[in-house]
Amino acid sequence: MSEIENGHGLQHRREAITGLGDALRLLIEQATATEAPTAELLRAAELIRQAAAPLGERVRGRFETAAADDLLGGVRLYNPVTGLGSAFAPPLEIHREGDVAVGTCSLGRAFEGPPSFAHGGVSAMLLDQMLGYAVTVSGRPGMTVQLDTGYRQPVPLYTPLRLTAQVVTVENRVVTATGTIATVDDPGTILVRATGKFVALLAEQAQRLFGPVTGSDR
Ligand SMILES: CCCCCCCCCCCC(=O)SCCNC(=O)CCNC(=O)[C@H](O)C(C)(C)COP(=O)(O)OP(=O)(O)OC[C@H]1O[C@@H](n2cnc3c(N)ncnc32)[C@H](O)[C@@H]1OP(=O)(O)O
Repeated sequence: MSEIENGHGLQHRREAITGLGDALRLLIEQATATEAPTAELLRAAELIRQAAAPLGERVRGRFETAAADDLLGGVRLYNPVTGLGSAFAPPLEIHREGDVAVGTCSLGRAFEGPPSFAHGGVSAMLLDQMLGYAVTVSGRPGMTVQLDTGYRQPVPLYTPLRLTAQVVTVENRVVTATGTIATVDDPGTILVRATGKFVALLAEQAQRLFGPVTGSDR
């Protein structure tokens, strides 16, 4: 029996994954912001390699989902935007307020583009996730086929951000959603706006793209 086949084991593993994610995010932040002596950088690199080695002893393949994930239940611990186990994720926390999805996060040094501000691609990534969430919870999940972002003002690092998203139109298989990024302190000043189109997959498309993951091709 695997170590997470009972509910307690699963919860314990998810907490451990979150703890590892927290540690990795701290590492990335410190490693990006550091001005420590060069000898410390060399020492840290060796320690990190030592820590990584046992994690690499048992890994999943490209088409295998993480044992602690629940794909259909929406639990994706390594999602690069929201995943609590992801080293890259800010992580963005998203909840619903009526028909609007509301997200909060703060971006550290690793997300820097222009000095002291977020990289434009990071803003687009956050908004893709926000729009995708709004589209999914509206009951018509799909994949992004188009994402247009308008950058009005730079997004500051180390500042609590407030993101929003909502579905605006549904035409056949195409769902259009819009979203924004602002700061928590000044939610009325929109820094970035996005409009995205999402397409619901045909059964044949879902099978072609995700059959190897869901096992429906076996
Ligand atoms: C709580 C849990 C939260 C969970 C929250 C989860 C959030 C996840 C957020 C991340 C989402 C992503 O990043 S997804 C990853 C990035 N996206 C992708 O990799 C998608 C790559 N694209 C594709 O594989 C393909 O385009 C497909 C399979 C999606 C669609 O195939 P297709 O051949 O292009 O489209 P087809 O079926 O012919 O057409 C379907 C309809 O879409 C329209 N259409 C197709 N492309 C476009 C386009 N660029 N712009 C406008 N419209 C388009 C067509 O006109 C048609 O309209 P009509 O004639 O029907 O009117």
